[in-house]
Amino acid sequence: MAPGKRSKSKTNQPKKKTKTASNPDDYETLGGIDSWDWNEIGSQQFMGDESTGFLCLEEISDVEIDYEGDDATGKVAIFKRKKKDNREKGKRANPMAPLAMEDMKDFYDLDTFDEEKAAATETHQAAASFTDKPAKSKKDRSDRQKEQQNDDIAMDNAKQGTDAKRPKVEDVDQSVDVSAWGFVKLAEPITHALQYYKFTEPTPIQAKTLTKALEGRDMVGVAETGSGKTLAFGIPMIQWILQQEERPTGLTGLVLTPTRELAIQVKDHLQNMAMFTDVKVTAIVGGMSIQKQQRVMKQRPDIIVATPGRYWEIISSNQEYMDQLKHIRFLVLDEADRMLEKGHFEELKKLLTELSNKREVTTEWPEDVQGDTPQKVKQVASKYQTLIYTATLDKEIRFNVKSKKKTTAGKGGMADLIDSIEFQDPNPIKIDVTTEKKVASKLMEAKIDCLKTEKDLYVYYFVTRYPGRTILFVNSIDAIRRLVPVFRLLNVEVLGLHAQMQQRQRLKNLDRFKANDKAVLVASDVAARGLDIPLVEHVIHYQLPRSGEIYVHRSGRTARANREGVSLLLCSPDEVKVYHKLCQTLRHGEKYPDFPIDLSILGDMRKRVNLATDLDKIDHTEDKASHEESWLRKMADEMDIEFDEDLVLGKNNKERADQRKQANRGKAYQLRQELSQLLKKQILPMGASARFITGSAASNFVDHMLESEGDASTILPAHAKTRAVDDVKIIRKKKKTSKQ
Ligand SMILES: Nc1ncnc2c1ncn2[C@@H]1O[C@H](COP(=O)(O)OP(=O)(O)OP(=O)(O)O)[C@@H](O)[C@H]1O
Repeated sequence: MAPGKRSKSKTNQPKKKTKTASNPDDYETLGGIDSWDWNEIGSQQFMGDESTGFLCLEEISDVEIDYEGDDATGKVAIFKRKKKDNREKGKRANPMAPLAMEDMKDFYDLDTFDEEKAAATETHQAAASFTDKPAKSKKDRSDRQKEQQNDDIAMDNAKQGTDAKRPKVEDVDQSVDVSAWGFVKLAEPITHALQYYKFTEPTPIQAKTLTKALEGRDMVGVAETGSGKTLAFGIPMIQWILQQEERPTGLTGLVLTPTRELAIQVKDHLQNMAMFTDVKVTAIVGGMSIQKQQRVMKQRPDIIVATPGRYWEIISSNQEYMDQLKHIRFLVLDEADRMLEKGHFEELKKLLTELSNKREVTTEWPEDVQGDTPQKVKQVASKYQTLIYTATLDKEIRFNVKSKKKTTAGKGGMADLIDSIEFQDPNPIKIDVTTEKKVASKLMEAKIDCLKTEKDLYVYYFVTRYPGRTILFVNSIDAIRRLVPVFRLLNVEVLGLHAQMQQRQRLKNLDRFKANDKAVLVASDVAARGLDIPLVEHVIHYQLPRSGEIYVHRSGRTARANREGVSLLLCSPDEVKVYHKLCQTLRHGEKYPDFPIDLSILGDMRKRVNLATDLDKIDHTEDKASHEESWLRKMADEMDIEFDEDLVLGKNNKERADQRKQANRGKAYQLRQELSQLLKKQILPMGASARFITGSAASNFVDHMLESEGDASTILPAHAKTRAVDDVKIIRKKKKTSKQ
């Protein structure tokens, strides 16, 4: 394992050199340290940095060491422990273990997201997430152990608890008017769920597709991000199950999604809609234990939401699961265009081919054979429906600047996908409710032209000036690894999310992001599709997206469900070509308006950002060096050889390294002090001082200063608390009037 990327750290090393003259029979000999009975300490909160990381601590007590041999022949350490009948068995940490379904559940309770509760716990959660420290004292440790035990009990009870928490029909506020759904005759339990979630009217894609989908037609639905596509295919599936005279017992619906997070989210939405029914919805995704998922499969869910890869892996080795395919009444492809991307398409095609084979066989199923006599059985899914949903079907916006290839062209393109799908309908209905704009109607878009090296500064400016839940999209994982610590040094409440992170950490960070309305999530495009995080106010494209399609999906994380939101492009000179391409494909060549920047405070912000960047560079160099050294030390320790610094590092090198370390420590200390002093100060526009407001600088900010007097939490006391969305509206208006 590479230094610095260890997933766990063993601490509380056994006390070295404890010569014991006691009876050897009182002791048990311990083997290699990896077989010891380590105990995990600390709760799951104790997770280090976002991108790599330190996930848990383990300790072991009562270990003693005897040495065999002497200095002349070489010593061998023998680890032993006093025998004890009542010693509690250690509970080893297993940070690499796949997550159980119950673990995932709590992180995706999107629709029941309680803003008040989140606000109340926000301070607590934010404090825990941004300043997590290892337990220091014994008391801390035992508290944490207790906490952990409680967590385990809670986890064991989770399934039961979920059922107990499940709302009952009596909890539904019957006065909620859902008559706008009257154009389709929905089953009562679905109507109750709509009332419960106060979905008083259908969204346009739901209104346009539901009637036809409920009639059994095949459908390709295209609608902007966040427009309610999940229920557009979810309601017809649930309704069909409820309407059957004889309750179907096989797998009725298979929903395929390109990412794990999306699968779990879709499963949650469907479960919510089916909450007053006995319809079972489950998710099958990578990153969770196969055994657990096989158990789930055995419970015969009515609807499975899955990523194609994991689903194929599970069913392809099991004839029974393969045979479930023949019952499928609904096949749904959500975010269909994303399935065309590398890695998804082949598995999807295998699945579609198998589905097609299964449908051809209509009789004599292996599991229906009774004794030796094959029985003819009715084919349950004599009619089946295919529903395809996407936010971006338009070929033009799928440009890829680098390859200059249209992803739709040739093998693996949308045409190929559509060809592979066996629509039963000779004319599947295509309903496209996207507007010319291709993005949500209440999305306010703008851009900032800046140098590549100034992007951190502008992000800092934006998130300080407009605190609010923000996703910062970047094009590389390295950028996330750099930006998270830099912004953390600037006291920004920042989290990372990318595909190389452990699934557990990914979910944890998403959960923290949802619970903190000022958090900034620095994410790769793993978060661009489908994720329905409530109340994201801003999306910033730190680097321009590589295609119009990605822009649409990234921006679609805000301005969801008819809310407002801002999408801001940070455009550096080397990205101008991509920028023009975006304008052409998404805006008929029209430029994005320039986001208004208050230049008078940029200087102060630049100082902070530069200090944080320099400090991070030093921290990074030192971390790397010390990880390497401690890794060598550990190796030496495990091989029971003495770690000779002079020999391993070289005498001169070692001296130089020590001097460098010393100098860096001094410099880091100085920078840290300087930064912390600056961060304590409020930022005033140039020309104003905290003591004297000069005539030239005194505009209406005097009022704002008076308003915010005494509020030390306000970093920008001279600025009105405007929303970014309103500031973009103003410049758009100005732009329009200047054109007239
Ligand atoms: N009829 C409705 N009324 C109010 N809110 C709704 C309605 N239908 C869905 N929603 C809510 O709107 C949000 C977005 O829905 P959904 O995730 O289905 O969008 P989507 O079109 O699939 O988006 P994306 O393309 O980004 O995946 C969800 O929080 C959902 O609960």
